[in-house]
Parts: sequence; C-alpha cells; structure tokens
Amino acid sequence: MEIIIQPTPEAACRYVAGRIASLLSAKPAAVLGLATGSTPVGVYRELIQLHQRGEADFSHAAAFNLDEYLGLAPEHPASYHHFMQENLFQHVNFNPGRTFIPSGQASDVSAACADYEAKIRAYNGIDLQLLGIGGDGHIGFNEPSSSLSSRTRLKTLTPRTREDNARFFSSPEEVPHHVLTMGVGTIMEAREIFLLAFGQGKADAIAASVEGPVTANVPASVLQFHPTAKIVIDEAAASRLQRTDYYRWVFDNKPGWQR
Ligand SMILES: N[C@@H]1[C@@H](O)[C@H](O)[C@@H](COP(=O)(O)O)O[C@@H]1O
Repeated sequence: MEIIIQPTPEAACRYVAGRIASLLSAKPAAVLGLATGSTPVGVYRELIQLHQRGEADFSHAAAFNLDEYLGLAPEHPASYHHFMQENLFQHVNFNPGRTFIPSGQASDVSAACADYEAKIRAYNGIDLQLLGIGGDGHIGFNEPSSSLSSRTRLKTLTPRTREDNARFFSSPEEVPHHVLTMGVGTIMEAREIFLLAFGQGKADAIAASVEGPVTANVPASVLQFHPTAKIVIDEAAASRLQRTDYYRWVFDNKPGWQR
C-alpha cells in the first residue's frame, strides 16, 4: 500500500488524472473502473482538460462503474448513470458502447449482476480502479460487514450512507435502500487501485483502513492485501494517521525507476 499525501484535493486529483492519462497513452484500450460521489469529480475535471488539450484519448478505452441505486432510471438526476454523463462521459470521447454501469432497473437483479461480472471478465479485467471511501470505510456500496470476497450483487444501504447521500436527492426519504455494487472481491482484482479521500470527515475511515486491522467492518481495509493500492489523500484526511512522516519520505524519495 502506498500512502500519497498531497497538499490539497486539487493536487491529489491532478496527480491521479495524470496517472490515468499515462495509462491511456501506454495502453489506449485500457479498462478503467470509475467511481461516483463528490471526491472523484476533480479527477474527471482534470481528465476533461487533458482531453481538450489532446493529452487524454478515451476512444479505445472501456469503463466500468462501481455501482448504481436500485430503482433509479438512468435519467434520474441522482442516478450514477446521470452523474457519469454530467461529470465525464459527455465531455470526452469514450465509445458509449464501451462504458458500463450496473442497471438500476434490472428486472432480474442476480442475472444483471452475473452479466456485469461476465462483461468485466470479457474485457480482461480492470486495469485501473478509482475509488472514494464512505465515512464508515465502505468502497463502492460495500457497506461494513460486506464479505471481503464478494462479487457484484444487491446490497442494502446503512442509515448513515443514506443520510450522507441524501444531499443528491430532493428529500432524504427518496434515497433508495437498495443498490447494485461491484463486490469487494471484484474491486480487488483490478490491477491498479487509487483510493481518494479528502477532508476531516474521512480521517477516521482512512486511519482505520490504512493502519487498522483488515476487517469486513471497514471494507477499505482489505486494500492492505492489494499489491499496488495507492491511497491518495489531502492533509485533513491524513490527520489521524500515525506514520505520515514515513509515508511522505517514501513518496518524496522514490528511486527514478519506481516513479
Ligand atoms: N457509492 C459511493 C462511493 O463510491 C463513494 O466513495 C462514497 C463517498 O462519497 P463522497 O466522495 O461524496 O464522499 O459515496 C457513495 O457511497
């Protein structure tokens, strides 16, 4: 696990967008795992700028999103389909036939989840997965107690997550109770993972995930088992970590061959 502490969320987003752009130039048909929520918006903004400057081409890439609310149509303003269109897809040149998000309107949810897994396999897996983190340590919509080897499936949101995400809906009651999400096991198969977190509100979840025990009660803690996971955070999200001097030294003194 590599802990990368950046002075601001903007700097962190620039760093991650740069890594995505480098991957796209090295591997134009790269498969990206994308996330929603407020945290990755800055990465998408940077990617749009890189694309406008001719430094990021998505025409051969593919994208798989982590999750979607059950029962929301793609046009619903709080759906993750809508979020992705607004924040990234309509501004860059993805082939729409190569962008995938679990369907919130599937009539047979388990079949839709199995199809999603099959599609990821058909694309030979995810090269780079972007993640945010919930205040309780969830990744995707894998709430605390999610099996660490789970696959794409239906999950029930905790009251805390419904409250946290109520800001995207017109009223708190409107937040669905159920979602479809890639599993923790699905996420762990990505070849490279960047988890982003900003602000004091994420500091406890980051400390528990990075320096606490690996436990299904803090799903992001499983990233300790991932061979290349990078935790990219601002100073506030890093504020409850014990070993920040070490993490900073490691990042600032990387030998050239590791950059
Ligand atoms: N399913 C999403 C997660 O993928 C995201 O990481 C989390 C945090 O969102 P935010 O970045 O807005 O704090 O929200 C939702 O629960």
